Amino acid sequence: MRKPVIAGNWKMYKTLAEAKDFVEQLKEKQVDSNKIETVICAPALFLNSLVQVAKDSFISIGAQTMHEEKEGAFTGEVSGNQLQDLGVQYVVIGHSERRQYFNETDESVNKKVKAAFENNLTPIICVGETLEQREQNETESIVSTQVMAALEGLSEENVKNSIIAYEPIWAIGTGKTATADDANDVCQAIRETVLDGFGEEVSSSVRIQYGGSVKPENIEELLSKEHIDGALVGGASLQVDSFVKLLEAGQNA
Ligand SMILES: O=C(CO)COP(=O)(O)O
Repeated sequence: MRKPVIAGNWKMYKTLAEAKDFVEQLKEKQVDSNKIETVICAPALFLNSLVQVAKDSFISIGAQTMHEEKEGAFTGEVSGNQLQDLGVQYVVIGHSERRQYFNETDESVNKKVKAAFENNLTPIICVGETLEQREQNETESIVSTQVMAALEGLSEENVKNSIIAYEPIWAIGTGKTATADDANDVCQAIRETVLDGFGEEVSSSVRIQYGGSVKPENIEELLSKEHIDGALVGGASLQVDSFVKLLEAGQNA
């Protein structure tokens, strides 16, 4: 049985005071960490404070990206070593916005995933197709290629402990969601890709999230599908009320 994981990706939203207030409020809610894993991926600036606020609660803190090197002359970057040192536990890698605006490639994603594991961080590896690619019926081949590239050279144990987020680019922040069946089909294709590369035990353990306009109204149906083990959520993770509704749906899935 795979435990669902709901991760909020706050992107470049909130001030520090708002971020702390959110986590203070969230931690008072009744959420059973045996049934659901809860992650907040916040701007790097807030991570130190949020780790403190979330201490001894069901909430884990994640970063939204990291550099693959441990240290060095990389102005403006943050390393996995630095994240681990703060008590950060997860890191989003290869989000489509990073691929689109910050030149991340399948190759750099692979390096970052390896660096994440070297620093005891759980990577949330993002893959997904553009609308054009979907219209050309290329979704499964694009996504499988991204998955294999991201996982290349990883041990079975590390692949098992990875989280893969399927986020169709056309569904991000647009209000358009893939139908639950379509999302499930692509998540199944991802699991089959992992099966081919790493075998049955790994593929049945790895968790695969859906992301792209997830909200309280559609989460239950998405999570009812066999291959969808959680959600990576932008807009609906910014308000405590809507985020809690997602967690409740996850607990009951
Ligand atoms: O990019 C996303 C999460 O990483 C999805 O964002 P939205 O939930 O706002 O569509």
